Amino acid sequence: MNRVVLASGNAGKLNEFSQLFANWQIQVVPQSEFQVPEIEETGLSFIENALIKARHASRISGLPALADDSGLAVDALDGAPGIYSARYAGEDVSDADNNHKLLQMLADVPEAERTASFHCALAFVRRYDDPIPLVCIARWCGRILEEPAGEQGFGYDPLFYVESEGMSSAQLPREVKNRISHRGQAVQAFATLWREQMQCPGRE
Ligand SMILES: O=c1nc[nH]c2c1ncn2[C@H]1C[C@H](O)[C@@H](COP(=O)(O)OP(=O)(O)OP(=O)(O)O)O1
Ligand SMILES: [Mg+2]
Repeated sequence: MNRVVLASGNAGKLNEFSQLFANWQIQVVPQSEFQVPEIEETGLSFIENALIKARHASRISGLPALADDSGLAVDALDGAPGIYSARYAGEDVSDADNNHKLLQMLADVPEAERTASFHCALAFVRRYDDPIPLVCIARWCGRILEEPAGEQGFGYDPLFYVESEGMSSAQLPREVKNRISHRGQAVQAFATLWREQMQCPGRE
């Protein structure tokens, strides 16, 4: 089976991707299996950072690579923490630290103004210098709760209220989150591009 390296060190993402790619004809292998070290995310957008991570993992592993750059954009904070979501409370902080900072920043913001969205950029490269990467983006709208709820998922999930389901992202069964989330939607878009690519003669 064709192997693709998954350019992420985030256990929560890896967990979701293992379910999202379960029925694919490719084997998605975490970058840790190739000793790919973390690379600095110097881009100005989710797309740029996803490409940086995918190219880096492909260069080190010698395999095609898929990367996810994602984060939470809060309207009342002009889109923060955005691409800086993982380092919102500082370098090498926990999800709990970031959630705590987010609640502090929104302390005086009423419910109706706590709208936010998760964004996900997926980038796939066949080689580190692939000039025709596949890139998909998706968005998931919600609202920031006043206190955490739920135990599932990772990151900001306990603070992200999903109107359509009437609960936080951390209270959703995994398969429901994977069907409707920013990451789930980006993988669905990627599946369409992938199928189209498969129909072009000469492309793997
Ligand atoms: O479904 C999600 N549910 C909750 N939180 C989420 C989600 N998706 C992204 N997030 C948050 C986590 C982290 O604070 C940031 C991603 O940052 P991002 O740089 O893409 O990932 P990361 O540094 O954790 O791992 P890596 O770069 O190795 O993939 O957004
Ligand atoms: Mg990161």
